[in-house]
Amino acid sequence: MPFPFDISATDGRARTGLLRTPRGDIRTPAFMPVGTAATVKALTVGQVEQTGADILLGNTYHLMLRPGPERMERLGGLHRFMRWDKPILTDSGGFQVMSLSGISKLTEEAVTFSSHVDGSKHVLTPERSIEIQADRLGSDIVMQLDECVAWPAEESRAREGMELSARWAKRSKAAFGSRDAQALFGIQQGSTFEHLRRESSDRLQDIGFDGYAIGGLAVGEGHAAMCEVLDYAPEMLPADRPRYLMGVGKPVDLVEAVWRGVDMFDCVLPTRAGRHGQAWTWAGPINLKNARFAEDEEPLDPEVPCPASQDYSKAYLHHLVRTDEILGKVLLSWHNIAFFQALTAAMRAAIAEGRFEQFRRDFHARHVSNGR
Ligand SMILES: CC1(C)O[C@H]2[C@@H](O1)[C@@]1(COC(C)(C)O1)O[C@@H]2CNc1nc2cc3nc(N)[nH]c(=O)c3cc2[nH]1
Repeated sequence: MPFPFDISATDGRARTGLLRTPRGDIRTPAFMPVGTAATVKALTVGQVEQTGADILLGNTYHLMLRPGPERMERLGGLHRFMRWDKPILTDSGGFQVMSLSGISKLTEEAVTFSSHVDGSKHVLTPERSIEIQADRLGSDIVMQLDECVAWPAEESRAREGMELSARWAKRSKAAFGSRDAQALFGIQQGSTFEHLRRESSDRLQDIGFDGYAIGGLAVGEGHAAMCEVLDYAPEMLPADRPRYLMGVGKPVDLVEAVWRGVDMFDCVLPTRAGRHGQAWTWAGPINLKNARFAEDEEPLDPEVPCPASQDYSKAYLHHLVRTDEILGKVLLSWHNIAFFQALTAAMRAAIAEGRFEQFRRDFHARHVSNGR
């Protein structure tokens, strides 16, 4: 029985709802902070919970290398290991292998690769990825193993990757079997070719999944090209199941994707950029390293409910960034995750009240064109 997904309101193509899981409800549109190696970098799970996040993302690739699947199981699984008792979605590993590990080989059977940590050899099959995610890590939402084709792709190459991913979707579903307390999502591929994405969506629906991800994007194609794909890709997927856009993105990416029917997101940007001094605010992105903040005693963003934005001045944050202090990384990561949660909460309210079009216009006027 798939997790109930109750859509409480729609506004144009945008939806807001609740994905109900045994470990807790996920309010959608939802942003999942990335907890790659069993930690959302620089934050405690208590701080992450304070931001309003309902679900975290973990990575099979990193966790299978360290601490390893069998050790993680002996330690009680990922939730217990990191003391996060709410839902966790895990990515299946293929994308990270291709983007992070040095040597890798892709065949019909598996992806084999050398660890970027110590060069040790590893094999990931659809079956092994499901076993790691569902049985060793104990993930609530499991992703199929797929192939994310690099952008730009020739149509023939995009077709190959889409068809392999569809065959691996079938193997992933067979390995997952039927489970009540966990969900399995399929991943749509097809690069920037509409007919390939249509074929991918049809093949995934024939197999049947609890949710559907849009893969193959946020791989360098840029905002405009991504939106062109999102003009058709989300609505090729079942309207009554969650739609998850993988690896996205900047605040404006989230607004434009929600406008086109996407429900779930994840991205390293809030924490990664936060560690480098970049903060997102309702008035646009700023970098605290900039000299203009050296004596700016105003808070970062009074509308974002978190200590970094409320209790400190921009001058202090500027100082912490300039001196590369750990506290600067903590406060800006905390602020950025809190901002992404405030953004998704504002979008949920706007959709529920039927004013998302106005919200989108105001956001562009205030956040995008301003771009301080
Ligand atoms: C390589 C690394 C760490 O992953 C992040 C980050 O850099 C970076 C570099 O530029 C930004 C955009 C900021 O994000 O791109 C990655 C985020 N984009 C993305 N994540 C994805 C994950 C995926 N997982 C699966 N299973 N299948 C996919 O098709 C897939 C596609 C994806 N696209």
